[in-house]
Amino acid sequence: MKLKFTKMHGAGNDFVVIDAINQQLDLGPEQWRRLADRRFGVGADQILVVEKSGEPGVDFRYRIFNNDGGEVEQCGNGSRAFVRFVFDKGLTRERSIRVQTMSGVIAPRLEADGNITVDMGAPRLEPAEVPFDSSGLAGQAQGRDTLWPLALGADGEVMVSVVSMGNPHAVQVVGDVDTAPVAETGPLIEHHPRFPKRVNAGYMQLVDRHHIRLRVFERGAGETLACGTGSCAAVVAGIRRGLLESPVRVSARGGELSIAWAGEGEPVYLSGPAVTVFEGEIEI
Ligand SMILES: N[C@@H](CCC[C@H](N)C(=O)O)C(=O)O
Repeated sequence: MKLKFTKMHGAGNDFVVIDAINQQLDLGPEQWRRLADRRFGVGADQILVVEKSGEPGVDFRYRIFNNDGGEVEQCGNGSRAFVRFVFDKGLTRERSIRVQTMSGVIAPRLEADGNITVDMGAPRLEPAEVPFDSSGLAGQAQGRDTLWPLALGADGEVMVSVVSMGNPHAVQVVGDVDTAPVAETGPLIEHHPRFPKRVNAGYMQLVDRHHIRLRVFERGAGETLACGTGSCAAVVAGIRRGLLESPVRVSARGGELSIAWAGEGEPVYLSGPAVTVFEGEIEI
């Protein structure tokens, strides 16, 4: 079958976006993988699928597939691309929409300056909600957060905060993101047995109380140039640890994001760009 798609990115985190309202889709993990493959397909960190929502008061349903073909709960940068896509394609005239994801409803808003702000919902902070198996571990309190030791075999031990933004994150503070061992320890953290659903591994460098530099080794995609939910998780962890104050500028390798969080029980707001790169059609 021939499939129409749009290639987009948000701060360098790149997507293939597919309108499943106006074309029929019946694809499996092998086809998602091929679409996302940078040599045999279009190439993307994630595939985003736009569907109608069946829920009252919710405009669309948003499905997310990682580069490895696995379906996942949430994608922050993708949610900005999503609202840009549905607005530009005339699928809605609303600049503020409500979108059903696997992990709940998010509310993105297209601003007058073209930037997009997304209400990502409140973070979930109990280890079991991430999910993270903390049984038998001695956590170390820092501010309102708990740091958990993760044994990485020959690569030693790292202390991480665990946060769910609908999807799982393990965040550590490093002295310098440029020299952080992301390629070496990222896969070990992603597949660590204490995370039964695997995890996105964040490495954050504190610049000042309102600015961090961040790299994320994403579950199912490897290191990406930016991660929206990873940015939310890092800022939530930093604020809870008493290291950061809202709002926080996040410098990723692919661009800048901004995160605001008023604290426990409150939603996290993610702002940043979403850009269309090209349109195409592929035999799949
Ligand atoms: N790039 C994303 C996150 C995509 C999903 C993630 N790899 C996972 O498996 O949870 C973002 O911008 O949030």
